[in-house]
Amino acid sequence: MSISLSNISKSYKKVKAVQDISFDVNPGELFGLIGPDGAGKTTIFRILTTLLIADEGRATIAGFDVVKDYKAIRNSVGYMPGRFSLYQDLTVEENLTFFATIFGTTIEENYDLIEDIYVQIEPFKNRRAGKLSGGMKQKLALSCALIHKPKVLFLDEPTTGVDPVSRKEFWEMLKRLQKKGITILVSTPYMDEAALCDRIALIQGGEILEIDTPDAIVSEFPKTIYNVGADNMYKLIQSLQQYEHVYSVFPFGEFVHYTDKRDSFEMADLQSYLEKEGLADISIETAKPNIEDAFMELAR
Ligand SMILES: Nc1ncnc2c1ncn2[C@@H]1O[C@H](COP(=O)(O)OP(=O)(O)OP(=O)(O)O)[C@@H](O)[C@H]1O
Repeated sequence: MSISLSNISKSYKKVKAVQDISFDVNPGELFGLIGPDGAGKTTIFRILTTLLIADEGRATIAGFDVVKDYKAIRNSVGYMPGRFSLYQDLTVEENLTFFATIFGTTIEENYDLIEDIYVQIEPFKNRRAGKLSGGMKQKLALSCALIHKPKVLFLDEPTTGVDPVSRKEFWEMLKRLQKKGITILVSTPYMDEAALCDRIALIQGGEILEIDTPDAIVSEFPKTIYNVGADNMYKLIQSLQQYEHVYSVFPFGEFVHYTDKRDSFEMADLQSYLEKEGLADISIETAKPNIEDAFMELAR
């Protein structure tokens, strides 16, 4: 099933949450909405899941209009909201039974779709959802969003607040669901997860900066990136920002991603400048750009 948005805008009083957004998700695609907090991702999800009406524009799921045909859409989509999707006072099993019941189905009927995920939390089926770890809550919420066998899955920041191992497992699960023919729209503020999607839309301040495959977005990065390291990170960032030829400086793990304004950049020039600034253990080497670099460049 495909998803299509054309010229969607939505404001909350004076706040323009999304502005003139258009994109299509192909049937069976794993599509990512990538952007920082407040970019407008949740607003887009709420419009597509028929919980919020856009001020302008049109959106369809498998050809069904999100306003006119909301009933048809609600039966065929699964939605895992960022927060508060579970009933904290109900047990694991009660939550799942509840979601199955409201869609007129049973856990047994669609168990094959959730089995991979649910077996991991089944030993805790009598535990209240409020007492689960972040990773377990996430698995239960995903099971609840899948229990009526949706054709399209909407996942709003499913890995926020989840440990790295569970995050990795979660993305492996998404790939398996995709192989079963489910179209997936997922949002994340984590740029490393963007690379796992078929295509991504980079979004900021309610506007789309770019839509393409992760590889294409990275390959369009216009500059050479240097990984710069030194003994004092704080001082290194300050010094790089003050360098007369600086184009951009972003901290990246234990290094700083630096780009230079000049075409004829000499590492030795930068090295001697940083030495004069009193830094030691300086290292400068070229690095491959990643989605985060591309995002920062497009957001400039
Ligand atoms: N009910 C509301 N009333 C007023 N402003 C709102 C409301 N909901 C969202 N906003 C504002 O609209 C903008 C977009 O919010 P939205 O929740 O869609 O972004 P997001 O990318 O999902 O970010 P987050 O991860 O922080 O939820 C933000 O500036 C937010 O403060």
